Parts: sequence; C-alpha cells; structure tokens
Amino acid sequence: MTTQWRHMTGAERILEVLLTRRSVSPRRLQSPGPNPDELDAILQAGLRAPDHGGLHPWRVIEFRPQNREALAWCFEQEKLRRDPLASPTDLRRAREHATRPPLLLGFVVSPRERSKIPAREQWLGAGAALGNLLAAAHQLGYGAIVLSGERCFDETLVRQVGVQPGEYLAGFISMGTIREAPPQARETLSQNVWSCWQGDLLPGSPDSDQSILPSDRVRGS
Ligand SMILES: Cc1cc2nc3c(=O)[nH]c(=O)nc-3n(C[C@H](O)[C@H](O)[C@H](O)COP(=O)(O)O)c2cc1C
Repeated sequence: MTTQWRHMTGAERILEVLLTRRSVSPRRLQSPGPNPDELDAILQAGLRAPDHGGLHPWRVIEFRPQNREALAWCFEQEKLRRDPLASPTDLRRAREHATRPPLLLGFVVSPRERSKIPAREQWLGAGAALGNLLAAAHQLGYGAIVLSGERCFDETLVRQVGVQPGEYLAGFISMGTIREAPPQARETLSQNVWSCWQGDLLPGSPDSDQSILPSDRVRGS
C-alpha cells in the first residue's frame, strides 16, 4: 500500500481504494469470483477508459468452468511444444494456470488496422482499459492479476482460444475472492515519474538547458 509509512493526505484518503490496489496471485484466490452482474460492471469500467476514436481496441474471452479442462490441455500441450522434456510437475503447473482461477478472462488487444488512430494510441487505450478492469475488480473487493507468460506468444495456443490474426493475446486475467492477502506493495515515489517542463526555449532565456529535478518538487505544493 502506498501509505503504510506515513499519514495519508486528504487526496490520498479519497483515492484510497485505487491506491491500495495490488495484484493477487491465483494461488491466493478462491471461489467465488465475480458474478455475471459484477463481471458486466467490471467490463463497463473497462469501456470507460480513455479511448481515442471510441474504437475499444480490446476484448475479453471468458473461460467458463466447464471448459477449463480443455484449456488446461491446451496449456499442457503448449508447455510440451516449448519443452518436450517438461516434468510432470511442470505440466501440472501449466494446467493449474487454466484450472485454478475462479474467474478467468483472456485479454485481447485488437488494434483496428485501417483506423486514423495511431496503433500506439490504440495500445495505450487497451492498456488503460486493462487497468480499469483490475481497479474495478479491486473496488468490488476481489483480487485480480494479469499474467502473460510464454503461452501468450504461442501461435497455436493463441488460435486455439479464439484470438484472430491481427489480434494479440496480452494476458490472462484471474479474479476471485482473496483467500490470503498479498504482500504489501513497496512505496514508489511519485517523483520517479514526475518532471516539470521549464518552458525556457524563448531566445535569451537564462539556463535554457537546465531542467528541474523531480526531487525539487515539494510534496503538496
Ligand atoms: C499485460 C501484462 C502481463 C503481465 N504478465 C506477467 C507475467 O507473466 N508474470 C508476472 O509475474 N507478472 C506479470 N505481469 C505483472 C503483474 O500482473 C503485476 O502487475 C505485477 O506483479 C506487479 O504487481 P502490482 O500490480 O501489485 O503492482 C503482467 C502485467 C501486465 C500488464
């Protein structure tokens, strides 16, 4: 959690749910996962992400319980393609990635090729949607995590789960009830991602090549 070492500011208190989101490993999840109404609300949160051109260049594939054994077989076969000498333990682990999560979604990025919207903005929009899905699950009280791994790059597996040419399987989202809390997140200072443009390009500006360091920022100013 971002706030374990110090008092929260007023803004942080308001954003507390968002600021306490953590990924929760499938090992720490148990049933039930989100119900159909909750899943629908989570997807609505994804659709509220910023999206240049309203293309929603992403979609999810739900893997329902009755199809998990088939998915586990696909995961096992993918592991064997990659490592023909995979041990029984390796294969069991591969299968568990399919069978363990209470709710399992494939997150697919579907950039529209003939769009005026640059591909990089479509990827950013898809990423923003992914962030919203995870934040929404957290806000509903569920644990969630996205995991890709080598299998998302395996052409055969990607086709087996219904990803079309021109689409990308970005990862698998697991969601469920938190059985065991994840370890606390290490605090990352906002200064690490912050800088302030000095706007000193006008001819004759002093120090036109010096930029302010993030550490110059005074908290709360
Ligand atoms: C598209 C995507 C794929 C990811 N794939 C993996 C993965 O295969 N293995 C992994 O350990 N973490 C993966 N991560 C990172 C975790 O989902 C998680 O964000 C990370 O462990 C940090 O935890 P936090 O979200 O609590 O900060 C992936 C993240 C994204 C966005």
